[in-house]
Amino acid sequence: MCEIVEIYFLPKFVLNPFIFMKLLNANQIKSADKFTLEEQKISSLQLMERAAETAVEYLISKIRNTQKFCIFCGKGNNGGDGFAIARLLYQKSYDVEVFTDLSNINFSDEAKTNFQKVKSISGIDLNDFSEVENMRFKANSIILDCIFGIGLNRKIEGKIERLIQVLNTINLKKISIDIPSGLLSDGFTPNDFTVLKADETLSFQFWKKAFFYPETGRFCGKIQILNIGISENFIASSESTEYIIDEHLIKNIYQPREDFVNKGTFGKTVMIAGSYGKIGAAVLATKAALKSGSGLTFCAAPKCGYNVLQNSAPEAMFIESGENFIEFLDLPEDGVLGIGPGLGTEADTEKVVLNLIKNQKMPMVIDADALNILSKNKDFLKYIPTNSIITPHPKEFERLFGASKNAFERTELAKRKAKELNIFIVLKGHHTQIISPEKEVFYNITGNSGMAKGGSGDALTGIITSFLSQNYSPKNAAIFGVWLHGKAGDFAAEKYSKESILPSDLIENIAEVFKDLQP
Ligand SMILES: NC(=O)C1=CN([C@@H]2O[C@H](COP(=O)(O)OP(=O)(O)OC[C@H]3O[C@@H](n4cnc5c(N)ncnc54)[C@H](O)[C@@H]3O)[C@@H](O)[C@H]2O)[C@H](O)CC1
Ligand SMILES: [K+]
Repeated sequence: MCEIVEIYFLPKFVLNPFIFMKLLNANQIKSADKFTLEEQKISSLQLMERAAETAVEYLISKIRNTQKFCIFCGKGNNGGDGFAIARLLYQKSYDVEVFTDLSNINFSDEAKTNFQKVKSISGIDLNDFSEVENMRFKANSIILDCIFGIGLNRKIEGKIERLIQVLNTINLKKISIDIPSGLLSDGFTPNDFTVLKADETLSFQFWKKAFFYPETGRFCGKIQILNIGISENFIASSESTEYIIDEHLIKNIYQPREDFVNKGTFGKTVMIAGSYGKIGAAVLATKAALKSGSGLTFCAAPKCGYNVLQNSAPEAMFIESGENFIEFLDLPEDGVLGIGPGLGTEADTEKVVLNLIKNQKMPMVIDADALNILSKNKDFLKYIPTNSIITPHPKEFERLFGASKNAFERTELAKRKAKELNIFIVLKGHHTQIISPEKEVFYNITGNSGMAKGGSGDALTGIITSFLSQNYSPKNAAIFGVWLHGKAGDFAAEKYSKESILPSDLIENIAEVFKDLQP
Protein backbone atom coordinates (compact mmCIF):
# COMPACT_ATOMS: atom_id res chain seq x y z
CA MET A 1 0.00 0.00 0.00
CA CYS A 2 1.30 3.44 -0.76
CA GLU A 3 2.63 5.76 1.84
CA ILE A 4 3.16 9.45 1.33
CA VAL A 5 5.91 11.11 3.22
CA GLU A 6 6.65 14.67 2.31
CA ILE A 7 6.76 17.18 -0.48
CA TYR A 8 10.25 17.85 -1.72
CA PHE A 9 10.98 21.45 -2.63
CA LEU A 10 13.96 22.74 -4.45
CA PRO A 11 14.75 25.96 -2.58
CA LYS A 12 13.75 27.97 -5.65
CA PHE A 13 10.25 26.50 -5.79
CA VAL A 14 8.54 27.16 -2.50
CA LEU A 15 4.83 26.76 -2.88
CA ASN A 16 2.57 29.62 -1.82
CA PRO A 17 1.15 28.47 1.52
CA PHE A 18 -2.30 29.74 0.59
CA ILE A 19 -2.66 27.41 -2.35
CA PHE A 20 -4.21 24.19 -1.15
CA MET A 21 -3.37 21.02 -2.91
CA LYS A 22 -5.91 20.44 -5.59
CA LEU A 23 -6.21 17.14 -7.32
CA LEU A 24 -5.98 17.80 -11.06
CA ASN A 25 -6.60 15.25 -13.79
CA ALA A 26 -4.09 14.35 -16.53
CA ASN A 27 -5.61 16.85 -19.01
CA GLN A 28 -5.45 19.65 -16.47
CA ILE A 29 -1.84 18.73 -15.66
CA LYS A 30 -0.96 18.96 -19.35
CA SER A 31 -2.67 22.37 -19.56
CA ALA A 32 -0.77 23.44 -16.43
CA ASP A 33 2.49 22.50 -18.16
CA LYS A 34 1.55 24.54 -21.23
CA PHE A 35 0.45 27.53 -19.20
CA THR A 36 3.73 27.40 -17.24
CA LEU A 37 5.77 27.49 -20.45
CA GLU A 38 4.03 30.69 -21.55
CA GLU A 39 4.00 32.34 -18.15
CA GLN A 40 7.64 31.61 -17.39
CA LYS A 41 8.78 31.97 -21.00
CA ILE A 42 10.53 28.63 -21.09
CA SER A 43 10.45 25.79 -23.61
CA SER A 44 8.95 22.39 -22.91
CA LEU A 45 12.49 21.03 -23.11
CA GLN A 46 13.51 23.40 -20.32
CA LEU A 47 10.57 22.28 -18.19
CA MET A 48 11.57 18.68 -18.78
CA GLU A 49 15.14 19.54 -17.78
CA ARG A 50 13.84 21.14 -14.61
CA ALA A 51 11.78 18.04 -13.81
CA ALA A 52 14.79 15.80 -14.45
CA GLU A 53 17.08 18.00 -12.34
CA THR A 54 14.62 17.89 -9.44
CA ALA A 55 14.36 14.11 -9.69
CA VAL A 56 18.15 13.71 -9.82
CA GLU A 57 18.67 16.06 -6.90
CA TYR A 58 16.18 14.06 -4.89
CA LEU A 59 17.69 10.70 -5.89
CA ILE A 60 21.18 11.78 -4.97
CA SER A 61 20.09 13.22 -1.63
CA LYS A 62 18.20 10.09 -0.57
CA ILE A 63 19.83 7.09 -2.16
CA ARG A 64 22.94 5.46 -0.74
CA ASN A 65 25.19 2.62 -1.97
CA THR A 66 23.72 2.51 -5.44
CA GLN A 67 26.07 0.90 -7.93
CA LYS A 68 24.08 1.59 -11.02
CA PHE A 69 20.90 3.17 -12.38
CA CYS A 70 19.11 1.10 -15.04
CA ILE A 71 16.73 3.53 -16.70
CA PHE A 72 13.83 2.31 -18.83
CA CYS A 73 12.51 4.97 -21.20
CA GLY A 74 9.32 4.97 -23.28
CA LYS A 75 8.53 7.03 -26.34
CA GLY A 76 6.59 9.89 -24.72
CA ASN A 77 7.69 12.66 -22.38
CA ASN A 78 7.96 10.27 -19.46
CA GLY A 79 10.65 8.57 -21.51
CA GLY A 80 12.08 12.04 -22.22
CA ASP A 81 12.39 12.61 -18.48
CA GLY A 82 14.19 9.27 -18.25
CA PHE A 83 16.76 10.15 -20.93
CA ALA A 84 17.41 13.52 -19.27
CA ILE A 85 17.74 11.89 -15.84
CA ALA A 86 20.21 9.36 -17.33
CA ARG A 87 22.39 12.15 -18.72
CA LEU A 88 22.33 14.16 -15.49
CA LEU A 89 23.16 11.13 -13.33
CA TYR A 90 26.00 10.24 -15.68
CA GLN A 91 27.34 13.78 -15.43
CA LYS A 92 27.36 13.32 -11.67
CA SER A 93 29.56 10.24 -12.15
CA TYR A 94 26.91 7.57 -11.61
CA ASP A 95 27.04 4.38 -13.61
CA VAL A 96 24.04 4.53 -15.95
CA GLU A 97 22.52 2.09 -18.39
CA VAL A 98 19.55 3.04 -20.58
CA PHE A 99 16.92 0.76 -22.12
CA THR A 100 14.40 1.79 -24.76
CA ASP A 101 12.50 0.36 -27.72
CA LEU A 102 15.24 0.64 -30.35
CA SER A 103 13.08 -1.18 -32.92
CA ASN A 104 10.45 1.55 -32.96
CA ILE A 105 11.96 4.99 -32.49
CA ASN A 106 8.98 7.34 -32.85
CA PHE A 107 9.67 9.51 -29.83
CA SER A 108 7.89 12.73 -28.83
CA ASP A 109 9.97 15.81 -29.77
CA GLU A 110 11.35 16.31 -26.26
CA ALA A 111 12.08 12.61 -25.82
CA LYS A 112 13.84 12.53 -29.18
CA THR A 113 16.14 15.44 -28.27
CA ASN A 114 17.05 13.84 -24.96
CA PHE A 115 17.50 10.43 -26.59
CA GLN A 116 19.97 11.98 -29.08
CA LYS A 117 21.91 13.55 -26.21
CA VAL A 118 22.16 10.18 -24.45
CA LYS A 119 23.17 8.50 -27.68
CA SER A 120 26.06 10.92 -28.08
CA ILE A 121 27.50 10.03 -24.66
CA SER A 122 29.76 7.05 -25.16
CA GLY A 123 29.87 6.26 -21.42
CA ILE A 124 26.15 5.41 -21.32
CA ASP A 125 25.20 1.92 -22.52
CA LEU A 126 22.09 1.98 -24.67
CA ASN A 127 20.09 -1.27 -24.95
CA ASP A 128 16.86 -2.46 -26.48
CA PHE A 129 14.06 -3.38 -24.06
CA SER A 130 14.31 -7.02 -25.16
CA GLU A 131 17.83 -7.30 -23.75
CA VAL A 132 16.47 -7.16 -20.23
CA GLU A 133 15.64 -10.88 -20.40
CA ASN A 134 19.33 -11.84 -20.55
CA MET A 135 20.65 -9.11 -18.26
CA ARG A 136 22.42 -9.86 -15.03
CA PHE A 137 21.86 -6.76 -12.96
CA LYS A 138 24.45 -5.82 -10.38
CA ALA A 139 23.23 -5.98 -6.82
CA ASN A 140 22.37 -2.49 -5.52
CA SER A 141 21.28 -1.35 -8.95
CA ILE A 142 18.16 0.76 -9.06
CA ILE A 143 15.57 0.45 -11.80
CA LEU A 144 14.03 3.74 -12.89
CA ASP A 145 10.69 3.34 -14.61
CA CYS A 146 10.19 6.08 -17.21
CA ILE A 147 8.20 3.96 -19.64
CA PHE A 148 4.80 5.63 -19.46
CA GLY A 149 3.57 8.62 -17.49
CA ILE A 150 0.21 10.33 -17.36
CA GLY A 151 -0.15 9.97 -21.14
CA LEU A 152 -1.05 6.28 -20.86
CA ASN A 153 -4.47 5.82 -22.43
CA ARG A 154 -4.80 2.08 -22.96
CA LYS A 155 -3.53 -1.29 -21.83
CA ILE A 156 0.16 -1.92 -22.48
CA GLU A 157 0.64 -4.85 -24.82
CA GLY A 158 3.31 -6.82 -26.69
CA LYS A 159 6.96 -6.15 -26.12
CA ILE A 160 6.48 -3.49 -23.43
CA GLU A 161 3.99 -5.59 -21.51
CA ARG A 162 6.53 -8.40 -21.51
CA LEU A 163 9.22 -5.95 -20.33
CA ILE A 164 7.11 -4.84 -17.37
CA GLN A 165 6.32 -8.43 -16.45
CA VAL A 166 10.04 -9.23 -16.40
CA LEU A 167 10.90 -6.08 -14.42
CA ASN A 168 8.29 -7.03 -11.84
CA THR A 169 10.14 -10.28 -11.20
CA ILE A 170 13.52 -8.62 -10.67
CA ASN A 171 14.49 -8.24 -7.06
CA LEU A 172 15.88 -4.70 -7.22
CA LYS A 173 14.54 -1.39 -5.95
CA LYS A 174 12.21 0.12 -8.54
CA ILE A 175 11.42 3.80 -8.66
CA SER A 176 8.70 5.07 -10.99
CA ILE A 177 8.95 8.53 -12.38
CA ASP A 178 5.66 10.47 -12.17
CA ILE A 179 3.44 7.36 -11.98
CA PRO A 180 4.06 3.60 -12.24
CA SER A 181 3.93 2.62 -15.91
CA GLY A 182 0.67 0.97 -16.87
CA LEU A 183 -1.45 2.81 -14.29
CA LEU A 184 -4.19 5.18 -15.44
CA SER A 185 -3.81 8.36 -13.45
CA ASP A 186 -7.44 9.46 -13.08
CA GLY A 187 -9.49 6.37 -12.36
CA PHE A 188 -9.73 2.63 -12.01
CA THR A 189 -7.12 0.61 -13.91
CA PRO A 190 -8.76 -2.60 -15.15
CA ASN A 191 -7.42 -5.79 -13.59
CA ASP A 192 -6.02 -7.15 -16.85
CA PHE A 193 -3.64 -4.18 -17.25
CA THR A 194 0.04 -4.94 -16.61
CA VAL A 195 1.45 -2.35 -14.22
CA LEU A 196 4.96 -1.85 -12.91
CA LYS A 197 5.08 -2.48 -9.19
CA ALA A 198 7.19 0.32 -7.75
CA ASP A 199 8.86 0.60 -4.37
CA GLU A 200 8.81 4.35 -4.71
CA THR A 201 7.12 6.87 -6.99
CA LEU A 202 8.59 10.31 -7.61
CA SER A 203 5.72 12.35 -8.94
CA PHE A 204 5.99 15.79 -10.49
CA GLN A 205 4.14 18.57 -8.70
CA PHE A 206 0.73 16.89 -8.46
CA TRP A 207 -0.81 13.99 -6.63
CA LYS A 208 -2.64 11.70 -9.00
CA LYS A 209 -6.03 10.27 -8.13
CA ALA A 210 -4.75 6.71 -8.63
CA PHE A 211 -2.42 7.15 -5.63
CA PHE A 212 -5.35 7.28 -3.20
CA TYR A 213 -7.31 4.15 -4.03
CA PRO A 214 -6.40 0.65 -2.84
CA GLU A 215 -6.62 -1.07 -6.23
CA THR A 216 -4.19 1.39 -7.83
CA GLY A 217 -2.25 2.82 -4.87
CA ARG A 218 -0.74 -0.60 -4.17
CA PHE A 219 1.50 -0.20 -7.24
CA CYS A 220 3.04 3.10 -6.09
CA GLY A 221 5.09 2.26 -3.00
CA LYS A 222 6.26 5.29 -1.08
CA ILE A 223 5.16 8.48 -2.82
CA GLN A 224 7.23 11.60 -3.06
CA ILE A 225 5.88 14.75 -4.66
CA LEU A 226 8.57 16.81 -6.38
CA ASN A 227 7.73 20.46 -6.83
CA ILE A 228 8.92 21.62 -10.25
CA GLY A 229 7.56 25.16 -10.20
CA ILE A 230 4.35 24.70 -12.21
CA SER A 231 2.36 27.96 -12.40
CA GLU A 232 0.62 28.74 -9.12
CA ASN A 233 -1.76 31.02 -10.97
CA PHE A 234 -2.88 28.12 -13.07
CA ILE A 235 -3.32 25.85 -10.07
CA ALA A 236 -5.25 28.54 -8.18
CA SER A 237 -7.67 29.07 -11.06
CA SER A 238 -8.12 25.39 -11.96
CA GLU A 239 -11.49 23.88 -11.28
CA SER A 240 -11.41 20.89 -9.01
CA THR A 241 -13.68 19.48 -6.37
CA GLU A 242 -11.01 17.15 -5.02
CA TYR A 243 -8.27 18.18 -2.61
CA ILE A 244 -5.38 16.73 -0.70
CA ILE A 245 -5.39 17.54 3.01
CA ASP A 246 -1.98 19.11 3.44
CA GLU A 247 -0.45 21.14 6.24
CA HIS A 248 -1.37 24.42 4.52
CA LEU A 249 -5.02 23.51 4.66
CA ILE A 250 -4.75 22.36 8.28
CA LYS A 251 -2.97 25.54 9.35
CA ASN A 252 -5.88 27.48 7.88
CA ILE A 253 -8.41 25.39 9.76
CA TYR A 254 -6.67 25.13 13.13
CA GLN A 255 -7.84 27.68 15.71
CA PRO A 256 -5.14 28.13 18.37
CA ARG A 257 -6.54 28.23 21.90
CA GLU A 258 -6.91 31.79 23.03
CA ASP A 259 -6.28 33.27 26.47
CA PHE A 260 -9.11 34.33 28.81
CA VAL A 261 -11.26 31.31 28.05
CA ASN A 262 -13.06 28.90 30.34
CA LYS A 263 -14.15 25.29 30.01
CA GLY A 264 -17.54 26.44 28.69
CA THR A 265 -15.87 28.12 25.72
CA PHE A 266 -14.92 24.78 24.27
CA GLY A 267 -18.30 23.16 24.22
CA LYS A 268 -19.81 20.02 25.63
CA THR A 269 -18.82 16.77 24.04
CA VAL A 270 -21.07 13.80 24.73
CA MET A 271 -19.90 10.35 23.69
CA ILE A 272 -22.64 7.75 23.59
CA ALA A 273 -20.77 4.49 23.57
CA GLY A 274 -20.03 1.09 25.08
CA SER A 275 -21.74 -2.13 26.09
CA TYR A 276 -20.70 -5.08 28.25
CA GLY A 277 -17.39 -6.34 26.78
CA LYS A 278 -16.90 -3.19 24.67
CA ILE A 279 -16.37 -0.54 27.32
CA GLY A 280 -12.89 -0.03 25.89
CA ALA A 281 -14.46 1.60 22.83
CA ALA A 282 -16.19 4.13 25.09
CA VAL A 283 -12.92 4.77 26.95
CA LEU A 284 -10.96 5.35 23.74
CA ALA A 285 -13.56 7.69 22.23
CA THR A 286 -13.86 9.66 25.48
CA LYS A 287 -10.12 9.95 26.01
CA ALA A 288 -9.60 11.04 22.41
CA ALA A 289 -12.26 13.74 22.88
CA LEU A 290 -10.53 14.95 26.05
CA LYS A 291 -7.09 14.97 24.46
CA SER A 292 -8.30 16.99 21.48
CA GLY A 293 -9.40 19.92 23.54
CA SER A 294 -13.03 19.39 24.52
CA GLY A 295 -14.00 21.74 27.40
CA LEU A 296 -16.57 19.52 29.09
CA THR A 297 -16.74 15.86 28.23
CA PHE A 298 -19.46 13.35 29.09
CA CYS A 299 -19.74 9.67 28.38
CA ALA A 300 -23.17 8.08 28.27
CA ALA A 301 -22.58 4.38 28.79
CA PRO A 302 -24.11 1.40 30.63
CA LYS A 303 -23.50 1.01 34.35
CA CYS A 304 -21.12 -1.94 33.83
CA GLY A 305 -18.63 0.58 32.45
CA TYR A 306 -18.79 2.98 35.38
CA ASN A 307 -15.60 1.95 37.21
CA VAL A 308 -13.50 1.51 34.09
CA LEU A 309 -14.54 4.85 32.64
CA GLN A 310 -14.14 6.84 35.85
CA ASN A 311 -10.71 5.29 36.45
CA SER A 312 -9.35 5.65 32.97
CA ALA A 313 -10.90 9.00 32.06
CA PRO A 314 -11.55 10.79 35.37
CA GLU A 315 -11.88 14.15 33.62
CA ALA A 316 -15.07 12.96 31.90
CA MET A 317 -18.50 12.78 33.52
CA PHE A 318 -20.40 9.52 33.49
CA ILE A 319 -24.05 9.38 32.42
CA GLU A 320 -25.58 6.08 33.41
CA SER A 321 -27.67 4.85 30.48
CA GLY A 322 -28.53 1.21 31.20
CA GLU A 323 -27.20 -1.88 32.91
CA ASN A 324 -25.05 -3.79 30.38
CA PHE A 325 -25.96 -1.87 27.25
CA ILE A 326 -27.60 1.44 26.47
CA GLU A 327 -31.31 1.28 27.32
CA PHE A 328 -32.19 4.95 27.81
CA LEU A 329 -30.53 8.36 27.51
CA ASP A 330 -30.73 11.42 29.69
CA LEU A 331 -28.33 13.83 28.04
CA PRO A 332 -27.17 17.32 29.06
CA GLU A 333 -28.58 20.23 27.06
CA ASP A 334 -26.53 21.64 24.18
CA GLY A 335 -24.19 18.66 24.11
CA VAL A 336 -22.54 17.81 20.80
CA LEU A 337 -23.13 14.11 20.31
CA GLY A 338 -20.90 11.34 19.03
CA ILE A 339 -22.67 8.00 18.96
CA GLY A 340 -21.68 4.46 18.09
CA PRO A 341 -18.38 3.06 19.43
CA GLY A 342 -18.94 -0.33 21.08
CA LEU A 343 -22.74 0.14 21.44
CA GLY A 344 -23.77 -3.32 20.30
CA THR A 345 -27.08 -3.77 18.53
CA GLU A 346 -29.43 -4.94 21.31
CA ALA A 347 -33.10 -4.18 20.59
CA ASP A 348 -33.28 -1.52 23.33
CA THR A 349 -30.10 0.16 22.14
CA GLU A 350 -31.48 0.12 18.61
CA LYS A 351 -34.64 1.93 19.77
CA VAL A 352 -32.63 4.53 21.68
CA VAL A 353 -30.30 5.18 18.75
CA LEU A 354 -33.11 5.53 16.19
CA ASN A 355 -35.16 7.72 18.47
CA LEU A 356 -32.17 9.97 19.14
CA ILE A 357 -31.31 10.33 15.46
CA LYS A 358 -34.95 11.11 14.62
CA ASN A 359 -35.24 13.84 17.22
CA GLN A 360 -31.79 15.38 17.14
CA LYS A 361 -31.52 18.72 15.36
CA MET A 362 -27.83 19.62 15.75
CA PRO A 363 -25.14 17.96 13.62
CA MET A 364 -23.75 14.86 15.29
CA VAL A 365 -21.11 12.19 14.64
CA ILE A 366 -22.40 8.70 13.87
CA ASP A 367 -20.08 5.70 13.86
CA ALA A 368 -19.77 1.92 14.21
CA ASP A 369 -22.81 0.14 15.72
CA ALA A 370 -24.97 3.25 15.32
CA LEU A 371 -24.28 2.92 11.58
CA ASN A 372 -25.03 -0.81 11.71
CA ILE A 373 -28.34 0.00 13.38
CA LEU A 374 -29.07 2.54 10.63
CA SER A 375 -28.26 -0.01 7.94
CA LYS A 376 -30.94 -2.30 9.38
CA ASN A 377 -33.38 0.64 9.45
CA LYS A 378 -32.66 2.50 6.24
CA ASP A 379 -35.86 4.60 6.49
CA PHE A 380 -34.14 6.44 9.32
CA LEU A 381 -31.26 7.63 7.13
CA LYS A 382 -33.38 10.60 6.10
CA TYR A 383 -33.61 11.71 9.74
CA ILE A 384 -29.85 12.12 10.19
CA PRO A 385 -29.52 15.80 11.14
CA THR A 386 -28.26 18.00 8.32
CA ASN A 387 -24.47 18.45 8.30
CA SER A 388 -23.87 15.44 10.53
CA ILE A 389 -20.74 13.38 10.02
CA ILE A 390 -20.88 9.63 9.52
CA THR A 391 -17.64 7.64 9.71
CA PRO A 392 -18.07 4.25 8.02
CA HIS A 393 -15.29 1.87 7.04
CA PRO A 394 -15.86 0.21 3.65
CA LYS A 395 -17.94 -2.69 5.07
CA GLU A 396 -20.16 -0.34 7.08
CA PHE A 397 -20.51 1.86 4.01
CA GLU A 398 -21.55 -1.15 1.95
CA ARG A 399 -24.14 -2.20 4.55
CA LEU A 400 -25.57 1.32 4.50
CA PHE A 401 -25.57 2.09 0.81
CA GLY A 402 -24.87 -1.14 -1.10
CA ALA A 403 -21.86 -2.63 -2.86
CA SER A 404 -19.69 -0.90 -5.49
CA LYS A 405 -17.57 -2.51 -8.20
CA ASN A 406 -14.41 -0.80 -6.97
CA ALA A 407 -13.21 1.91 -4.61
CA PHE A 408 -13.48 4.65 -7.27
CA GLU A 409 -17.16 3.82 -7.74
CA ARG A 410 -17.61 3.70 -3.97
CA THR A 411 -16.44 7.30 -3.76
CA GLU A 412 -18.89 8.30 -6.51
CA LEU A 413 -21.70 6.61 -4.59
CA ALA A 414 -20.59 8.36 -1.40
CA LYS A 415 -20.73 11.73 -3.22
CA ARG A 416 -24.32 11.06 -4.29
CA LYS A 417 -25.31 9.94 -0.79
CA ALA A 418 -23.60 12.89 0.94
CA LYS A 419 -25.56 15.26 -1.30
CA GLU A 420 -28.85 13.37 -1.03
CA LEU A 421 -28.71 13.17 2.79
CA ASN A 422 -26.94 16.51 3.23
CA ILE A 423 -24.24 14.98 5.43
CA PHE A 424 -20.47 14.54 5.50
CA ILE A 425 -19.19 11.04 4.88
CA VAL A 426 -15.80 10.10 6.31
CA LEU A 427 -14.95 7.04 4.27
CA LYS A 428 -12.24 5.34 6.29
CA GLY A 429 -9.33 3.59 4.62
CA HIS A 430 -5.59 3.82 4.04
CA HIS A 431 -6.29 7.27 2.59
CA THR A 432 -9.47 8.28 4.37
CA GLN A 433 -11.72 10.52 2.29
CA ILE A 434 -14.02 13.24 3.57
CA ILE A 435 -16.93 13.73 1.21
CA SER A 436 -19.07 16.85 1.56
CA PRO A 437 -22.71 17.44 0.61
CA GLU A 438 -21.33 19.61 -2.22
CA LYS A 439 -19.65 16.45 -3.53
CA GLU A 440 -16.14 17.66 -2.71
CA VAL A 441 -13.58 14.99 -1.78
CA PHE A 442 -10.71 15.64 0.63
CA TYR A 443 -8.02 12.94 0.66
CA ASN A 444 -6.00 12.36 3.81
CA ILE A 445 -2.29 11.63 3.57
CA THR A 446 -1.38 11.17 7.22
CA GLY A 447 -1.55 7.82 9.01
CA ASN A 448 -0.01 4.41 8.57
CA SER A 449 -0.84 0.73 8.47
CA GLY A 450 -0.11 0.39 12.20
CA MET A 451 -3.42 2.16 12.78
CA ALA A 452 -5.41 -0.64 11.15
CA LYS A 453 -6.35 -2.04 14.56
CA GLY A 454 -9.55 -2.29 16.59
CA GLY A 455 -10.14 0.90 18.56
CA SER A 456 -8.56 3.27 16.06
CA GLY A 457 -11.98 4.31 14.71
CA ASP A 458 -13.30 4.91 18.23
CA ALA A 459 -10.50 7.42 18.76
CA LEU A 460 -11.40 9.15 15.48
CA THR A 461 -15.03 9.51 16.53
CA GLY A 462 -13.94 11.09 19.81
CA ILE A 463 -11.63 13.55 18.04
CA ILE A 464 -14.17 14.67 15.44
CA THR A 465 -16.95 15.06 18.04
CA SER A 466 -14.61 17.08 20.21
CA PHE A 467 -13.78 19.43 17.31
CA LEU A 468 -17.45 19.79 16.45
CA SER A 469 -18.17 20.84 20.03
CA GLN A 470 -15.32 23.36 19.88
CA ASN A 471 -17.12 25.24 17.13
CA TYR A 472 -15.24 23.92 14.16
CA SER A 473 -17.68 23.67 11.25
CA PRO A 474 -18.68 20.06 10.49
CA LYS A 475 -16.50 20.12 7.37
CA ASN A 476 -13.46 21.46 9.23
CA ALA A 477 -14.06 19.14 12.20
CA ALA A 478 -14.03 16.13 9.87
CA ILE A 479 -10.99 17.27 7.86
CA PHE A 480 -8.96 18.36 10.89
CA GLY A 481 -10.03 15.29 12.89
CA VAL A 482 -9.03 12.80 10.21
CA TRP A 483 -5.72 14.55 9.58
CA LEU A 484 -4.85 14.83 13.30
CA HIS A 485 -5.79 11.19 13.94
CA GLY A 486 -3.38 10.07 11.19
CA LYS A 487 -0.64 12.44 12.28
CA ALA A 488 -0.87 11.27 15.90
CA GLY A 489 -0.65 7.69 14.58
CA ASP A 490 2.50 8.66 12.65
CA PHE A 491 4.13 10.12 15.75
CA ALA A 492 3.19 6.98 17.70
CA ALA A 493 4.52 4.64 14.99
CA GLU A 494 7.81 6.52 14.94
CA LYS A 495 8.19 5.91 18.68
CA TYR A 496 6.85 2.36 18.97
CA SER A 497 6.75 0.82 15.44
CA LYS A 498 3.73 0.18 13.26
CA GLU A 499 3.34 -3.31 14.67
CA SER A 500 3.26 -2.26 18.30
CA ILE A 501 1.27 0.97 18.32
CA LEU A 502 -2.09 0.82 20.01
CA PRO A 503 -4.96 3.26 19.60
CA SER A 504 -4.16 4.44 23.13
CA ASP A 505 -0.61 5.35 21.97
CA LEU A 506 -2.20 7.33 19.16
CA ILE A 507 -4.35 9.21 21.68
CA GLU A 508 -1.27 9.96 23.83
CA ASN A 509 0.46 11.40 20.78
CA ILE A 510 -2.32 13.87 19.93
CA ALA A 511 -0.34 16.21 22.19
CA GLU A 512 2.69 16.00 19.85
CA VAL A 513 0.55 17.06 16.91
CA PHE A 514 -0.80 20.12 18.72
CA LYS A 515 2.74 21.03 19.82
CA ASP A 516 3.81 20.84 16.20
CA LEU A 517 0.93 23.03 15.07
CA GLN A 518 1.74 25.94 17.36
CA PRO A 519 2.50 29.06 15.32
N1 LIG B 1 3.76 17.02 -14.90
C1 LIG B 1 4.64 17.84 -15.36
O1 LIG B 1 4.61 18.93 -14.94
C2 LIG B 1 5.59 17.43 -16.37
C3 LIG B 1 5.55 16.16 -16.89
N2 LIG B 1 6.42 15.68 -17.74
C4 LIG B 1 6.42 14.28 -18.05
O2 LIG B 1 5.60 14.04 -19.17
C5 LIG B 1 4.81 12.89 -18.95
C6 LIG B 1 3.63 12.88 -19.84
O3 LIG B 1 4.13 12.79 -21.15
P1 LIG B 1 3.27 12.25 -22.39
O4 LIG B 1 4.14 12.28 -23.54
O5 LIG B 1 2.02 13.00 -22.44
O6 LIG B 1 2.87 10.80 -21.94
P2 LIG B 1 3.67 9.43 -21.80
O7 LIG B 1 5.10 9.62 -21.60
O8 LIG B 1 2.93 8.67 -20.77
O9 LIG B 1 3.53 8.70 -23.22
C7 LIG B 1 2.35 8.73 -23.93
C8 LIG B 1 2.62 8.23 -25.35
O10 LIG B 1 2.40 6.86 -25.41
C9 LIG B 1 1.20 6.57 -26.15
N3 LIG B 1 0.49 5.53 -25.39
C10 LIG B 1 -0.37 5.72 -24.40
N4 LIG B 1 -0.75 4.54 -23.87
C11 LIG B 1 -0.08 3.58 -24.57
C12 LIG B 1 -0.03 2.16 -24.51
N5 LIG B 1 -0.75 1.49 -23.63
N6 LIG B 1 0.75 1.49 -25.34
C13 LIG B 1 1.50 2.16 -26.24
N7 LIG B 1 1.52 3.51 -26.37
C14 LIG B 1 0.72 4.21 -25.54
C15 LIG B 1 0.47 7.86 -26.30
O11 LIG B 1 -0.32 7.88 -27.45
C16 LIG B 1 1.64 8.84 -26.33
O12 LIG B 1 2.23 8.84 -27.60
C17 LIG B 1 4.51 12.98 -17.50
O13 LIG B 1 4.05 11.78 -16.96
C18 LIG B 1 5.86 13.40 -16.95
O14 LIG B 1 6.67 12.28 -16.75
C19 LIG B 1 7.40 16.63 -18.34
O15 LIG B 1 8.61 16.12 -18.57
C20 LIG B 1 7.67 17.85 -17.49
C21 LIG B 1 6.58 18.44 -16.84
K1 LIG C 1 6.62 5.94 -15.19
